[in-house]
Amino acid sequence: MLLSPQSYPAPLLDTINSPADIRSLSLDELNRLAGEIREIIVKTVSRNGGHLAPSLGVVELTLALHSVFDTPNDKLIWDVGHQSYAHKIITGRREIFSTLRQYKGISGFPKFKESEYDAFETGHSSTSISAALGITLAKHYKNSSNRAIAVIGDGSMTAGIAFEGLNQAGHLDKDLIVILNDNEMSISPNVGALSSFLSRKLSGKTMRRVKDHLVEKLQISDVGENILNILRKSEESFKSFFTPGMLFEAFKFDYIGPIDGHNIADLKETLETVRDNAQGPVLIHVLTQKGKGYEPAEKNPDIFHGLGPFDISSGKPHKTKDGPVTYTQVFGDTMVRLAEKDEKIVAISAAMVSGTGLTTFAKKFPDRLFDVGISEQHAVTFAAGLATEGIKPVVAIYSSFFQRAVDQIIHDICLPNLPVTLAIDRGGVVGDDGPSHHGVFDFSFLRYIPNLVIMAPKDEEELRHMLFTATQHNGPAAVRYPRGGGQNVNLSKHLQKLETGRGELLLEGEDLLLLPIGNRVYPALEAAEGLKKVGISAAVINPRFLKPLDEALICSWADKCGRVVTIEDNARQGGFGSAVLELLSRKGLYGIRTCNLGHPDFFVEHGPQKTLWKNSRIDPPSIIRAAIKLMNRN
Ligand SMILES: Cc1ncc(C[n+]2csc(CCOP(=O)(O)OP(=O)(O)O)c2C)c(N)n1
Ligand SMILES: CC(=O)[C@@H](O)[C@H](O)COP(=O)(O)O
Ligand SMILES: [Mg+2]
Repeated sequence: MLLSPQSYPAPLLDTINSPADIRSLSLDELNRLAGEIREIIVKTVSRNGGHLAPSLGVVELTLALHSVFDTPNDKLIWDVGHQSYAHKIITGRREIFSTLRQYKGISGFPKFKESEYDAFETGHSSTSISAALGITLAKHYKNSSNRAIAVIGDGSMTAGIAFEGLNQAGHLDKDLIVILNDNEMSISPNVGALSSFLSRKLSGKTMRRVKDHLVEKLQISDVGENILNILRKSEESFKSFFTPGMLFEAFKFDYIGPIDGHNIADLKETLETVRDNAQGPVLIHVLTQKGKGYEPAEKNPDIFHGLGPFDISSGKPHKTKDGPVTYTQVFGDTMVRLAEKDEKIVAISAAMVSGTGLTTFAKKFPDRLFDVGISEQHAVTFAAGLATEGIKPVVAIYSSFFQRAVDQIIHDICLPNLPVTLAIDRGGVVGDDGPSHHGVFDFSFLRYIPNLVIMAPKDEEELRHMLFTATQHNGPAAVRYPRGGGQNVNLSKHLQKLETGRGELLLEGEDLLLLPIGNRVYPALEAAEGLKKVGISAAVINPRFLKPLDEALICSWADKCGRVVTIEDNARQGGFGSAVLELLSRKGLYGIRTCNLGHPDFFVEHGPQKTLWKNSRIDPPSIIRAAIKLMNRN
């Protein structure tokens, strides 16, 4: 259902149908427009949830970019895309902005199908420079003078792929424009050497060491003597010698900045100068404030990075019914408990400490928590290195972001058979973030890797045992669990080591075997109840392990019942269902009728998880329907 557009009074914005309309506005009008846009963003996100602080931080930048450049002919690429709300509002989506992140409404990220102004689809970070470079090259071949502009945050700049893009861009020397939107924040405060370099916080000690070194080197030539004289003037002038510009100039970019990202006049002037004069790649360093213009978000940009509905006047989240504890929380609590008992356990996060539930762990064990920035590939190989020295790393990353690190999982962890635990959060559909963030491919891309043990808990209690089991396992092990609340089950006092490759029979039955995995186990039990009412007796097995499968248990019950329905919150292709089909075929159980339920072979859109489970026919009524159909098939 498409929500009806909701209008908020915005007299100036009402006159804007496309970016062409803002190009003739005065500075004063542009500033007023920024205020109206901010109000709409705050009101809409307060109702729908979304990425508030990132979008509030770039309102002026968005207006300046669309004023100066000839969009959509010039291509604007928003890295991650979570900050693109102002862009959406002024590129023809003001009327439907109220449907932001709603089922069948507009996406929270740039989408080709939504607008010709969305020049590249994003969601996962740090792709903008590579994409903009590709577009720049293509324009060059077509003899077009249009430009590509990548807008990338300081957090996203920490990923390797961003530097791979810079590296090639510097070499190709084409007219690429990169805007570095520096708010000193990733989701949490940005981390790593790059972030200190950007904010020029070179410590006094480092400064002195480098200075001494340079003084020694520079004394050997006349040119050096001149530079040395300048450096000698004061510590301050020495400091200014080391600007973030040096880094980008080493990549053969012209560096401009830093400039105030909330001053539209300065922004426009700089962008116009670059547009009209620059040759070769240019990086414009823009300083912005995350959450700008809405006090609660300015004060707590991490909380307002991405959030659910909230009350505008207090900034407090709307009260929801007390739900079950989330899998993420249970993971975080269990990590603390495991770390208390075993000092070899360390946790690794790729810029998602709070999202993965590791905040308490970070407070209790600051030396054993490594936030490596947005660098999933590095996170995995870093863990492999630790493991070679007897440390027990647990790498906690969302399923969809693990996609970045498949080679590292294969080559650096599984091939050498290293004891690293992969904590795969957000497995299955995640809801409102949509297709870029759904974790529906991990069973498929992990299952074929030798040595890797893969578990998926039916509830939050089983998650604890699986995590314990994984950290005890002498080889690589993955535990995959979903976004959101658990099953509200009691949590036992003791953690249990599960037998590798052993599933559990939850329900005996005669007609049909329901084989769900992970978060589909309880829906399958519910379906079994429903089937009972229509006279069908279904057995239910919780396999616990996707790899190794409990072959004996599955085969004996499949054989007994003669019919099997597999159910997973994963793509149907290559996942758990495929594993079961391969097993039955390998064991010569050719006569068994099967049906595999999972996500179909297209990208599942955004929407509430329940709706998406229903659409993909992995909810209890759909399982019942599939079972009845299988029963009636000859
Ligand atoms: C590959 C990948 N890893 C993690 C994320 C989760 N994520 C989304 S935004 C974000 C922080 C980005 O920081 P920055 O680029 O500085 O943008 P800001 O939110 O500060 O505007 C992170 C870690 C992601 N989208 N993609
Ligand atoms: C934009 C992005 O990638 C993250 O901010 C993501 O939206 C977080 O998702 P969760 O809400 O599931 O933590
Ligand atoms: Mg940032």
